[in-house]
Amino acid sequence: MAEHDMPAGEWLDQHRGETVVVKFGGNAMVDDALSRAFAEDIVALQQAGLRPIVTHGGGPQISAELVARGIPSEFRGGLRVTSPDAAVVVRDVLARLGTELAAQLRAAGGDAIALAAEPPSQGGALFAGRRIGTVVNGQPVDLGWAGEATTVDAASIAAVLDSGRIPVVSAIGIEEGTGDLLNINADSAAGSLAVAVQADWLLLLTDVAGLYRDWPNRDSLVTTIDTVELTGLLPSLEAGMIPKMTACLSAVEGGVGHAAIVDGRIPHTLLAEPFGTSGTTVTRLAEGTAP
Ligand SMILES: Nc1ncnc2c1ncn2[C@@H]1O[C@H](COP(=O)(O)OP(=O)(O)O)[C@@H](O)[C@H]1O
Ligand SMILES: CC(=O)N[C@@H](CCC(=O)OP(=O)(O)O)C(=O)O
Repeated sequence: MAEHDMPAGEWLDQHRGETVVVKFGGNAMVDDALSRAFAEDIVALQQAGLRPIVTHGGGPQISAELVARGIPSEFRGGLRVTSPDAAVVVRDVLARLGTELAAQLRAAGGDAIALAAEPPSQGGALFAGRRIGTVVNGQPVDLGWAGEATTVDAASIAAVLDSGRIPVVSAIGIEEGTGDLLNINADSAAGSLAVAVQADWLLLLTDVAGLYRDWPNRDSLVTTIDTVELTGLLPSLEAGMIPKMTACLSAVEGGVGHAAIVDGRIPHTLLAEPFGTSGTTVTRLAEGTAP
């Protein structure tokens, strides 16, 4: 039987024990009903025997707080140019959102725990990383204290999973060498985390139906794309889709079973089987297959 023809429940049953990294985007998080449905779905996945790890963003909430505190910031190439003052705001807003999300998961019946920059068990950072720049229109751009993860404390996350709890991970990092706060894009952090735990699935929930090849042409939605084609398409992508698709690409190349962008505006989208049905799935090109 094809995977999509299976009766509801049977598909999930066949995927018991699999680790699913789910990233909840800041844009989808602003809707209470969607947040509640998201929490219910995560708990349902755990009850079905899967191992969900929740990561979250908070871009709109961070922007609002920066404006309120009069701290300037802008996005370049989909990433926030981050001053040390802005990084403190990023840490505080993400910590608040992670705590709220964990509370929402507990209200839905799950035993969730929010993990912030420094898990007390380790006295260290969940994400250690380095600062990165980007290139916009051929010009190098300094992003300040925006960065990427170089190491992820997968052991702390696995310990939470093994204890039957749901880890809720905020994407704040610590810069290697200096110990400075590092603002890691949440999609990028989710991808690094998925590789570190060798997840079976990386699901990035967002506020759009998936990747559009020719954005904003609504007829250009992509349902599946392989890593070779995606590598070719990446330089033409804009804004938030750049870190999202880069994360999917490096996850699949790094050994994650499946990566998908999922339409987080659809209530209970996470229970649509197989995962990724309502969005764009990135597939690994089989070895020896011509592009
Ligand atoms: N090619 C594209 N396909 C889909 N969305 C795109 C594309 N290019 C830019 N976007 C924009 O990216 C947004 C999603 O990224 P982002 O705002 O960072 O979301 P999130 O908060 O979920 O991480 C979409 O709402 C859309 O406006
Ligand atoms: C470097 C960088 O851009 N960091 C992001 C972190 C939050 C995030 O990624 O949130 P979303 O998933 O809601 O976009 C930021 O400062 O907005």
